[in-house]
Amino acid sequence: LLYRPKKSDIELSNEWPGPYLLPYIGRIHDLPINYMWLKFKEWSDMYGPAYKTKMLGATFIIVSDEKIAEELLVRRGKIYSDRPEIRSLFDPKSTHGSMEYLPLMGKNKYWSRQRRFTHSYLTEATNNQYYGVMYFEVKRFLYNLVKEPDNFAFWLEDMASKIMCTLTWDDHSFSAEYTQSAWGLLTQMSPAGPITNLITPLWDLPMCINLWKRAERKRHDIQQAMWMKRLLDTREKVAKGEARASFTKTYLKTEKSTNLSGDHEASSVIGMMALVGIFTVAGPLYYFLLAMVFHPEWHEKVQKEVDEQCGGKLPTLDDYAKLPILRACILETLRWRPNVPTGVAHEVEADDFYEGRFIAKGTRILPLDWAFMRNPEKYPDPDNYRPERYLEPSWPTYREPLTVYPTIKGLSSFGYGQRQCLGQSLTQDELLVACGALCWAFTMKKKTHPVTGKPIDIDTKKSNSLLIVKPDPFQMAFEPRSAEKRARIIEQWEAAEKKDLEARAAFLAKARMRKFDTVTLAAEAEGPRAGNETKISL
Ligand code: HEM
Repeated sequence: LLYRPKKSDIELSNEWPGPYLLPYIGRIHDLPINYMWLKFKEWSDMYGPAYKTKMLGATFIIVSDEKIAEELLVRRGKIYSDRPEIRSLFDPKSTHGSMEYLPLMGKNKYWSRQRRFTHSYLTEATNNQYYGVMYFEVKRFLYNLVKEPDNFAFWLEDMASKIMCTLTWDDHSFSAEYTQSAWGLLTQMSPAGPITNLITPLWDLPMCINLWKRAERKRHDIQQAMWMKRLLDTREKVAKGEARASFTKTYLKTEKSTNLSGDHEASSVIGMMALVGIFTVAGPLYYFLLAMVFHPEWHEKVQKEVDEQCGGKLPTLDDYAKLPILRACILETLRWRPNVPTGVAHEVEADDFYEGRFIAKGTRILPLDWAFMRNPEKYPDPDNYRPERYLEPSWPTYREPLTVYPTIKGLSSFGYGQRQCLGQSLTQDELLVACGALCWAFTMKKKTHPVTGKPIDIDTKKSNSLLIVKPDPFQMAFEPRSAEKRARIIEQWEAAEKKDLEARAAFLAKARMRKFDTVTLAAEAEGPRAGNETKISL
């Protein structure tokens, strides 16, 4: 913590603007739990691009100007990269060595080694195009949409979950359960989750009357047991030579040379890697569906681009450079309906000053993504879906070459500095493959009411208010673009599934053969023993 505020800054010291604050409770009484980001934005329109507010003793600086966020969270990152304590989790910052939730950890040694670990595993996966897992799961997704379109929300989340479960454990059979587990943690850590995150003193009630703590103990223990079981099962498979490639297998093969402290930490960091990749990607996918339904002109443009550029096939990551319209529509989806609209808070580790205003150690800096995305100078006509802002030189966000831009990487939604999101490439790649495939396969539109014959309306502004948001349940239609397309969706999934099953069976047979050979060779080397025939159990 060598950072020192400039003397001139200290001398200029004056008060922060912000809403009137009541003693202790600050401004909790009129901050709505739902759509909290809208209230924060309303205040930023009144009090300016950086203002102070308080909630039950915690001080917040709400930042709605990207330049200020960069100055504090990037350039002064050395003292602005800690995390606030989330009340309704046990040791969320890992101050006491729990080592469980990387994104929530304080700036300590566990965070530092787990961040490096996660970064290296995700980069390796990106460099290997996720070992084909995304292509495989996207084919299943399209197939499920043909067979059971009304259940699209489940299929969408399940695709995101299956991709992460396969990458992590080479086992997608428990993807639905894992989605639930991710939802449990997301709810628990969100201000709109348990009341103990807002009325924090309730968390300290004695255990015998503390329903919240007891519920969290149960949730926590189930999740931990699940992570541990995955690790132990994979270890057993590795020992038998029966584990195919996965993050967990890679870890187990190298565990002696890592600086993780053992099974508890390893199973947690690996489990979290899988968990954070579900709702973060599912959110923008939902909103992409809505964007296409409400903007058929862009839907058609993407369909045309995919048809022309991908030779009639499903888009792959190799097609990236040829698909600027698809990328513009994805990026604009993230801007139009940001899925972490409040942003993620950083906590300040030492007293500081910004433009003469004092920032005390322990202050939480909230980079309000909703406000960044509604900045009319950077994003003219901010409330509307306008992908052309990345494709036409007259817009401030236009950037060349179009083989590289638009890209979602570096978007303010991914946070700042030392805590910046580690899943940017994975998100970009999964959205490109999945959104491209959806446009290749379907015309997406509003559903028609079976009785009135009128289109069923959707309110795209309605969502939950958790830290990572998704739209409220809605109905829509997925119409295969032709009978031929429909047949291809079915064929390509059936072929992919057959190939996968065969590959798994062949791998297992080979593994067992290897084991057979090893045991036979060992037995032969020892020579026959009287009364003891070599028994090999397969
Ligand atoms: C649209 C998709 C996503 C968005 C908007 C998003 C957003 C964020 C944000 C705002 C943060 C906190 C940054 C900060 O504190 O400044 C974060 C952290 C993180 N994200 Fe993402 N994320 C997304 C997808 C993913 C995916 C797919 C993964 C991995 C599979 C991932 C892994 C992480 C990790 C590990 C951290 C913790 C970094 C740390 O605390 O050092 N994210 N993300």
